[in-house]
Order: sequence, then C-alpha cells, then structure tokens
Amino acid sequence: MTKQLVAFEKIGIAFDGRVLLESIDMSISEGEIVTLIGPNGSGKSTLIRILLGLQEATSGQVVRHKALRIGYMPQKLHIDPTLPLTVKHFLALVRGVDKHQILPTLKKLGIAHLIHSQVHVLSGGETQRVLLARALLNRPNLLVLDEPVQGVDVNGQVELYNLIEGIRNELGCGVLMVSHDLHLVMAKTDTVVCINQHVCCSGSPQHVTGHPAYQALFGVPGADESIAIYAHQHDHVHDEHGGILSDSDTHTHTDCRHH
Ligand SMILES: Nc1ncnc2c1ncn2[C@@H]1O[C@H](COP(=O)(O)OP(=O)(O)OP(=O)(O)O)[C@@H](O)[C@H]1O
Repeated sequence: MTKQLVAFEKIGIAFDGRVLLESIDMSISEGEIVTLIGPNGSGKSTLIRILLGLQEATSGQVVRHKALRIGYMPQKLHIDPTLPLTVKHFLALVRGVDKHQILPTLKKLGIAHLIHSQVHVLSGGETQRVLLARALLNRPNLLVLDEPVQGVDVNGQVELYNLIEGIRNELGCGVLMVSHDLHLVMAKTDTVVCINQHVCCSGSPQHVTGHPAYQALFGVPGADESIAIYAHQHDHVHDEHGGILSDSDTHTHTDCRHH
C-alpha cells in the first residue's frame, strides 16, 4: 500500500491579524507528484515553510511520517558572488552528505561537467539543477520544490519536469512542487491543489482545470498547444508508484499531436 508521507490537517496561519491560510487539508504520498498552484501571494511558499518547520501554523497540524526525509529545493540560491565556491564544495556542505555521491548525482542531472565551476557563474537552468542535486543528496523520500523552473526557458522547463518525473519514477519518492506554470507542469502531475487562502479545488489536472474555482482564477483552458501536451500525457496508465505502464515512454510527447 502507498505510504502517506505528509498530511496537512486544517492548517491556518495569520500574520498581524490578516488570515493568509485557512483550514488547508492536503496530503502527499510516496510516488505521488503534487503541484501547488495559486495566484501571487496566495500562501504557497508559506505552506512550504510550514512543512519545513520554518514557520509555525496558527492552527491545525502537519502529520509527518516517522521516516520522512525531505530534500528541499528553494526558489533561489542566495550566495555572495564574491565568495569563491565551486559546485563540488557547495554540495559538500550538505549535512551528512556522502561525498562519493556528488559526481553520480550531477551525472544523473546532466551537469557532471560543472563540478568544478563557480556557483555564481551558472546559468538559471544550471543553478536549478545544482539545487536539485543538493536536494537529492539529502536522500529524500519527499522532494519539495519551490518553483523549480524559475528563470528557465521553455525547453529547459520541459527537461527539468522530465528529470523530476524520472527521479520520482526511479526513487519512488513523493514530490511537492509549487508552480506558476499551469500547463507544462500539469503534464507531470498526479494531483493539483489550487489555493487562494483556502483550497479552491484539488484533484487530477483534468478535474482541476475543469473546476469553476480554477477557471475563475486562471481562465478557461483553451485548445492551445500546451493543453494538447497535457491532455496527451494523461492518456497513460500509471502503476501504483506513478510509473507509466503503457509503451508511451518510448518517445517524448512535447511536440507530438496524437492522442
Ligand atoms: N512572516 C510574514 N509576516 C507577514 N506577512 C507575511 C510573512 N510571510 C509571508 N507573508 C505574506 O503572506 C503573503 C503570501 O506569501 P507567500 O510567499 O506564501 O505567497 P506565494 O503564494 O508563495 O506567492 P508568490 O506566488 O508570489 O511567490 C504575502 O502577502 C506575504 O507578504
């Protein structure tokens, strides 16, 4: 049976008397990719901070599996550009890291050639991969990714989402992502939770995009290219760990039009 890693139960938070999150219920299980969407300022990062224990909820509780191990990828890397720091040394700073895993992890993410590069000269997409490597070196069973494709062009976004899906398939970990991208990410998502102070709607991408609350926030999905990608992806059959059972993983779907 699939293990539940985290459950938010009636989570609420208020700052200076202003309610930001109210009665949030959601959960993430092993092998599940959950994407949190919502307008700017709707409380997505705050919910992540509560999960990480960086922010205390005003009400409700977070139930964590006793074996929960989180690998966190922040929105941005804040490092003093005058500080000389190579990718290898940056990753060696991960607490309890097995240093022998640094190179294989970078290889897995296609950035082994950057091991001796200075972190402050990396491109947006390279930086995101280094941050993902750091999260993976924590040997997580839950990956928490706050806007993982920020600053990455569309092709790079597709590649990063493919990588994240591949990691989920390989490790069987759960993934909680925050995203502003509504279409590309949904192709890689099992469950979407749309928040705007409270949970507006949640469920499969198909369910959520058809929901009036989603449509009120983001508009009615049209028959554009991105939606075509997303509709195609969910023609697959997933096994209990989220792996694809059909033969559809023998080619990529980002530019094909068949169903
Ligand atoms: N510690 C705090 N004290 C007061 N207000 C806060 C605090 N942390 C967050 N906020 C406010 O809560 C609101 C939501 O912030 P949050 O970063 O969670 O939103 P978000 O959904 O992640 O937004 P975005 O999509 O723009 O990144 C913002 O208006 C922010 O100013």
